[in-house]
Amino acid sequence: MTQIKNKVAWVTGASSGIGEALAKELSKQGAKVIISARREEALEKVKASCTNPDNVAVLTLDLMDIDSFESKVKEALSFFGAIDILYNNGGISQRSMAMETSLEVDRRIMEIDYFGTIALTKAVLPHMIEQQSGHVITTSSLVGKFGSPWRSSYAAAKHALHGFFDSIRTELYNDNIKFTMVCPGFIKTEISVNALGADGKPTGEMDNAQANGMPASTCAKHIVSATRNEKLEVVIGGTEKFGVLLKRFLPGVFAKVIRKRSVR
Ligand SMILES: NC(=O)c1ccc[n+]([C@@H]2O[C@H](COP(=O)([O-])OP(=O)(O)OC[C@H]3O[C@@H](n4cnc5c(N)ncnc54)[C@H](O)[C@@H]3O)[C@@H](O)[C@H]2O)c1
Repeated sequence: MTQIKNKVAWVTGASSGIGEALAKELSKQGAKVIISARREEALEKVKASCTNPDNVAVLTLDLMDIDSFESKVKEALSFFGAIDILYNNGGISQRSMAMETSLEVDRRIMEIDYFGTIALTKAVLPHMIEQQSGHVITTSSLVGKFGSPWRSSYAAAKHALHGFFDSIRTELYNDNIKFTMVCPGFIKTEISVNALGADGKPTGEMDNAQANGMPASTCAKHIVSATRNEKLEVVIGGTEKFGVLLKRFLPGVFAKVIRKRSVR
């Protein structure tokens, strides 16, 4: 079991949505929390709303700025002297048809969701290997398990994360490093509002599926529980999560269902 109390947890994408809820839940459960995203002001608000703000440190981080990661890790270590748990949660979604989306937008999604995530992990892992313990939890998505309309590059980036983390888990088993993949369905956050359209700009639209999705605070509780129980993978959401089983056991039926999906 991974203990949460008194552990140092670093959460990316902590300025809103699932990451914000995770920071609050971890603080409530007694962790020391480092919260990262690009906007300092938003992070300060999250810190102030945590159970124990004195044990929350703000560290701005842009997942596109891979060159900054080495110094960001040093800064993260300076707050509480360790990084026990890394929550790779920051990310951006997509709402555009593949054929209308420029390669530049495809690459940007891949840079943030895939390369940013694995580069930060690689920057943190030497410290975890040295302390011979650590836990890396990565927020993938249901579309890390199957493709869906309007999300081709997002689904590709999330699928790629599974390949990377399933592989590195085998390599670092003897160093006592755990890896958990989190696959949420529809969670009530601003993800669709911030999602990139074909022109590379945020859509600014709240999808119905998101608006009626699981509260981020409930999702955060599931993620912390999966951390504690060292799950390899956890699927979180409403009925949409059964898509994973349908794809696995009845792939032909799944293919028919998913292509008729009308909601963005
Ligand atoms: N909400 C859902 O339905 C849902 C479903 C599946 C997966 N997810 C995943 O959950 C994670 C959190 O998303 P959310 O739903 O809370 O949405 P959100 O838009 O509220 O949060 C995304 C977070 O990532 C940060 N971020 C985006 N680009 C960044 C960059 N370049 N550098 C640093 N930080 C950056 C944002 O600032 C924000 O803090 C994402 O990885 C997303 O793909 C969300």
